This record gives sequence, C-alpha cells and structure tokens, in this order.
Amino acid sequence: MNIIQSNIANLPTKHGKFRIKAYKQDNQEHLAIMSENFEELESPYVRIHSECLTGDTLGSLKCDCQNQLNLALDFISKQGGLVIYHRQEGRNIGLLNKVNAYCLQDQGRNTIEANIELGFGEDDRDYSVVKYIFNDLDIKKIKLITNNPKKIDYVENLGIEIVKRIPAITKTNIYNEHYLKTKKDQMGHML
Ligand SMILES: Nc1nc2c(ncn2[C@@H]2O[C@H](COP(=O)(O)OP(=O)(O)OP(=O)(O)O)[C@@H](O)[C@H]2O)c(=O)[nH]1
Ligand SMILES: [Zn+2]
Repeated sequence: MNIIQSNIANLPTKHGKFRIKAYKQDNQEHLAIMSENFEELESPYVRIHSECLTGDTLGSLKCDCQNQLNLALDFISKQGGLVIYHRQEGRNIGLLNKVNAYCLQDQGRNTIEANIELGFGEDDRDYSVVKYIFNDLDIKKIKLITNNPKKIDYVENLGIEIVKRIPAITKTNIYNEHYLKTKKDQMGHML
C-alpha cells in the first residue's frame, strides 16, 4: 500500500478547534481530524465518516450524512477523539455512479437494489487506509461512533479494540425515511 502523509496543521472550525493530517492513497485523499487533546487519550472517540458530497457539502436530505458529520465533530471537539474522513464516496462506488444510483432510486429502486443494478456490491468500502491511520496515530482502543454493525466488524478485524459504541442517530425527514428504513431492515443498522 503506497500512502503519502502530510504534516499536521491546525484547523479551527465552527465545531471547535482541531488538528488535521492528510493521507493520500492512489487517487483518494483522506483526513484525520483530531481534537486538541487527542494525544492524551487512551481510548479516543472515533467516527469513521464515509464521504458523501451530496450530503456533507450540499446538505442533501436524501441521507443522514451531514447531520452525522456535524454530530461527530461537535461531540469529538468536546469529548476528545478523531474523525477519519474516509473519501470513499457512495460506499466507494464514486460520485458519478452514486448519481446514477440516485436516478434509479428516483425510479423506485432502494439503495441496495440500485447499487446491484449498476454492477456493484451493496457496500464496496475498503478499510485498509483506516488501518494505516490507526497505526500511524498509535490507536489501539477506541469508542466508535456508528450505527453500522458491519463497520464494527471491519474495525475489530483491523485489530482495534472497541470498548464502547456510541450511536449516531439524527432526525429523519420525508426524503430519507425510506433510505434509513432500508439501512435498518436490510443492512442491519442499529437505527
Ligand atoms: N451507493 C450509494 N451510496 C450512498 C447512498 N446514500 C449514501 N451513500 C453513501 O453511503 C456512505 C455512508 O454510509 P451509511 O450507510 O450512511 O453509513 P455507514 O457509514 O455505513 O454507517 P454509520 O457509521 O452508522 O454512519 C457515504 O459514502 C455516502 O456517500 C446511496 O443511496 N447509494
Ligand atoms: Zn449521504
């Protein structure tokens, strides 16, 4: 695995003050966003947030991503920890394919059916760079902020101990109700 690392820089945000470090793996550039007290923590709170440009940046109501990201940044700036901004857009099918998946969803497919119809798996994410970041930042034990049981398995399989799970549940709206129901009923999310 060929990964290039940046230096660490300060990043004041409206959620609080953080420090950031970038990791470039092939054509994907990921971020570790650390609270100021990060080095002192034995088991930091961690959110592994998968990129969702439509949600995180544009405020799309079709998913819960932007609310989850805001929740995680607020929580971690207060409690201490790390947000890994994992640039695997659309569960790693990429932005163009996600837009095609959204078009199929406009025609009635659910989030899983749309991915399958386009020739992808329901979730094509790969966590190898996450393992690299945990090693680089010397993290062995965490409190993970997630609703996704598969993410818990992936992280445990990286050799990381999860001492606690913190739910990342946010308010639903009429546009994401069906999506969240599919995540709950068919992908096992603890919603
Ligand atoms: N392919 C595809 N990707 C989507 C869709 N909606 C959201 N995503 C992507 O899904 C990823 C977020 O995954 P989620 O299932 O919301 O949550 P999670 O990361 O598995 O679990 P949590 O830790 O609980 O948030 C982001 O990369 C989004 O871009 C969709 O309908 N199709
Ligand atoms: Zn989203």
